[in-house]
Amino acid sequence: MALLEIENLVVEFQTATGPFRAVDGVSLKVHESEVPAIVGESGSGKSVSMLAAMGLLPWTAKVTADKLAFNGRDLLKMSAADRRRIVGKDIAMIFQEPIASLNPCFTVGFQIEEVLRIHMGLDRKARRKRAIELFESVGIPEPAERLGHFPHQMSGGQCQRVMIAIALACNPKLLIADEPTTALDVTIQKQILDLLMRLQQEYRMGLIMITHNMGVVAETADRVVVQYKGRKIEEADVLSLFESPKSNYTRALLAALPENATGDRLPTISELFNEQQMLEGATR
Ligand SMILES: Nc1ncnc2c1ncn2[C@@H]1O[C@H](COP(=O)(O)OP(=O)(O)OP(=O)(O)O)[C@@H](O)[C@H]1O
Repeated sequence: MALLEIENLVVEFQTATGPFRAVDGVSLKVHESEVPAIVGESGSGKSVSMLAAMGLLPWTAKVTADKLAFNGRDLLKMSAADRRRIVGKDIAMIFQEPIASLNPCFTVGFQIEEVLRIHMGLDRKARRKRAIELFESVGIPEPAERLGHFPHQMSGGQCQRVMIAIALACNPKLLIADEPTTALDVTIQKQILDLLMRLQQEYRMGLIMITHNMGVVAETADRVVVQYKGRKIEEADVLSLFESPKSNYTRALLAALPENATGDRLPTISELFNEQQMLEGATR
């Protein structure tokens, strides 16, 4: 059975100028231990589709789907309380801006222990012990001391490690990483990606990598879903996608990689194909 099953997901926002369709018929299946990547340029609906699956969109979003299930359980039909039991425990998410994702008013220790209290029901002593173990497993030095620090006392890379530790606190079956390295400097990016991949194998988690960076895709994912303007236009295993992309849009994304540069400057996606041509070869 698939961990996450999404069929024909549509998300529409009510805006001042009328409804805006941010996700238009996206389908995705993720099994245990799989690492699919969702790629596409900014605004292609990558984050919104995953936030919809988590039930984390604001009330202005209208979410419909033929199927939206986790471990065979229908997420759309279950009560909000049941869904909260799954989200944050069996499905966890980490975001692009680690410092902004943490609450500046509480120590990082308090924030990880809250998750352990609410979802795992651990007492104070057990919470502290588990928090130290989790900080150790994500490579935070002097973990016991670090628990007393506030987010602003830590670097961006360390805050992302804290976010990862919080996400792992309840042994999730599925982790959604939304551009987890974009806000970090290059040397730290590689460390965080290596950490995520090590933990994915250790915990045998499904890991959805949301990214616009094809380099991150090549290093982490086994399968790729390409999104353009809210639509899935191609899905393939990583090698096939890099070797023989089907849609013009995927070709344009790959042509924009620095290592594929042939002239003095890289082409922009819209220079290569117009909007109609972009969808040629697209499969849904
Ligand atoms: N609350 C909202 N109200 C209205 N429109 C929204 C809302 N949230 C997102 N959108 C719009 O939905 C579209 C998809 O956004 P989304 O954040 O999923 O893109 P993305 O592919 O993840 O891009 P990025 O890589 O920049 O995060 C965008 O046009 C965005 O402006």
